[in-house]
Amino acid sequence: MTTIYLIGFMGSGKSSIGKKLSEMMDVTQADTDIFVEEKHQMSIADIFKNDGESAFRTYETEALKQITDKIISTGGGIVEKDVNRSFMRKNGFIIYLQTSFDTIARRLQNDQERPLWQKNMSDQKKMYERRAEMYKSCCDYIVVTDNKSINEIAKEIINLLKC
Ligand SMILES: Nc1ncnc2c1ncn2[C@@H]1O[C@H](COP(=O)(O)OP(=O)(O)OP(=O)(O)O)[C@@H](O)[C@H]1O
Ligand SMILES: O=C(O)C1=C[C@@H](O)[C@@H](O)[C@H](O)C1
Ligand SMILES: [Mg+2]
Repeated sequence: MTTIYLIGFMGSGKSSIGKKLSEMMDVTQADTDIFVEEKHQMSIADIFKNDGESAFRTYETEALKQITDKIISTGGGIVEKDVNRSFMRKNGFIIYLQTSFDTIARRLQNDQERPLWQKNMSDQKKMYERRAEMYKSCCDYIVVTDNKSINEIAKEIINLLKC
């Protein structure tokens, strides 16, 4: 089985759906965010505070190269670097979990863990729109997640992979 990369904005469900797919398909799954946190022994919020976003992006690229699992839940900003987009295109099948801004805002309304979500709504929206183009431009397939459960989305992906 080819490696599956899940990409999409913060809160689109990459981590949740990655875990669900791993259970349903009985294959291994990893999360670049968890890999970075474990390797650097710090939460993402602390990495942003202590080392800065640019260092975090370097750690994230290293994670992408080192992970060997079959399903990879990426961080929402993985597409910010050309080198990450090319790496994923070369090494696997990329699924973009596309979620409307309103749904994201609802899902993350009480979030305290994502440093880049702790901004004002207008900055969040601008980042959402800029990144939407990046996700679209590098993915192999788009799965819309609004109004679908994690279970339904995982099933949809499994059916897609059978084709
Ligand atoms: N389809 C869904 N329906 C309802 N809630 C969802 C759905 N997908 C994700 N969520 C919820 O949204 C929140 C964020 O999900 P998750 O952590 O999987 O997103 P993510 O894409 O991995 O975000 P990040 O890029 O920040 O890592 C969680 O509380 C999760 O339970
Ligand atoms: O969208 C982003 O840039 C981020 C998303 C999260 O997955 C984490 O990788 C981190 O909070 C940054
Ligand atoms: Mg995640």
